[in-house]
Amino acid sequence: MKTGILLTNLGTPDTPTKSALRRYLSEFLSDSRVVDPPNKLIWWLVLNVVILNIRPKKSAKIYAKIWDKIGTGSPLLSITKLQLQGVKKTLLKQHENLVFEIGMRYGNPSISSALDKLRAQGCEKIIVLPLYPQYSNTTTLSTLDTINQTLSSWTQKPKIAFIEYYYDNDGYLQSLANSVLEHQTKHGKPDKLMISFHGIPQRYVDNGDVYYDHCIGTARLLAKKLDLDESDYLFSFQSIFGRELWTKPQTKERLEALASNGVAHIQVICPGFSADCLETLEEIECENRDYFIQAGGRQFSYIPALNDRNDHIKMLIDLISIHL
Ligand SMILES: C=CC1=C(C)c2cc3[nH]c(cc4nc(cc5[nH]c(cc1n2)c(C)c5CCC(=O)O)C(CCC(=O)O)=C4C)c(C)c3C=C
Ligand SMILES: [Fe+2]
Ligand SMILES: [Fe+2]
Repeated sequence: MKTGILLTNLGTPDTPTKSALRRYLSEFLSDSRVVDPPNKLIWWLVLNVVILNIRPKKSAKIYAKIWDKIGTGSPLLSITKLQLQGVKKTLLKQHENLVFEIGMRYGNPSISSALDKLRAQGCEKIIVLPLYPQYSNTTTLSTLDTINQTLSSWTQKPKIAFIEYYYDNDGYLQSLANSVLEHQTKHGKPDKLMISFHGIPQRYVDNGDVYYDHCIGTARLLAKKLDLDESDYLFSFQSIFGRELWTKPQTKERLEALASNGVAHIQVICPGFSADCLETLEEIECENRDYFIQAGGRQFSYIPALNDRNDHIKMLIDLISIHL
């Protein structure tokens, strides 16, 4: 019997161009787990008449800045490939009959194409690891939706093991702590460590999305591992989209307030991103650095995502192995 290992992530445009961004954003922003509008018809009009005529050009320019920065093409896809290679190299030494694929929720390679490849290789069981440490309906559940949608047309269903989250996993927290300490041996200790997560609309949290609790859980557990006092670190949300109220506090506002209050040296870590991507390499390393420095801050550095660090690959293997 063959078992498939499927690593999934959010996905990325095929190229940093207006037309590719239009396709990617159209798929992304039509997902009702991501944008759950009070009025679907109005949202369809806003998306198709306004957003998809403005944002693709703007986003393409920002993607172009980070394209080829890590490997070739989109950093998110390049890093996910490295993560798969790392997991595959070790697991193939320990187990026979394993096959491996990557599936992206939006764009390519799609989750359904990855599942089809696993089926073609004769997998009777598939272990799905969405590379989102913190569970959210907008990301994790949306991934599960796509898997169920694909399987609904299959006549023979494989057994599915779906790893929902690992925000409190000790190996994950230890890898984050190791990455902070390694960064600090090179760049020194900051006045404050900022722990920043991608935001979601506050309404989703009010309606029961556990994402906020998972983020604060990771932040507190990481602070504990690093032996930090409450005053040594901050917790915030970045990547706000649209006009609705999103989870607070906002990374940008916190950085500006800190700089105005005389905090000179900041380090930022984004534990919700298992791989560096647009939201870390551009939004944090460029945009938010500028907000901090322009508000009077002196030293700003971004602590890279866990990417294909050995300790990260090992903890991913441990997570998968529970289901083997
Ligand atoms: C519109 C609402 C959005 C929600 C809700 C949302 C949640 C969410 N996203 C991530 C991870 C990533 N998001 C990325 C890019 C990105 N996110 C949104 C919007 C929402 N995200 C947009 C429109 C974009 C595209 C870029 C842009 O035009 O601004 C990425 C980067 C992908 C890449 O190719 O590098 C990641 C990763 C999480 C974890 C999350 C909720 C928990
Ligand atoms: Fe996002
Ligand atoms: Fe962003």
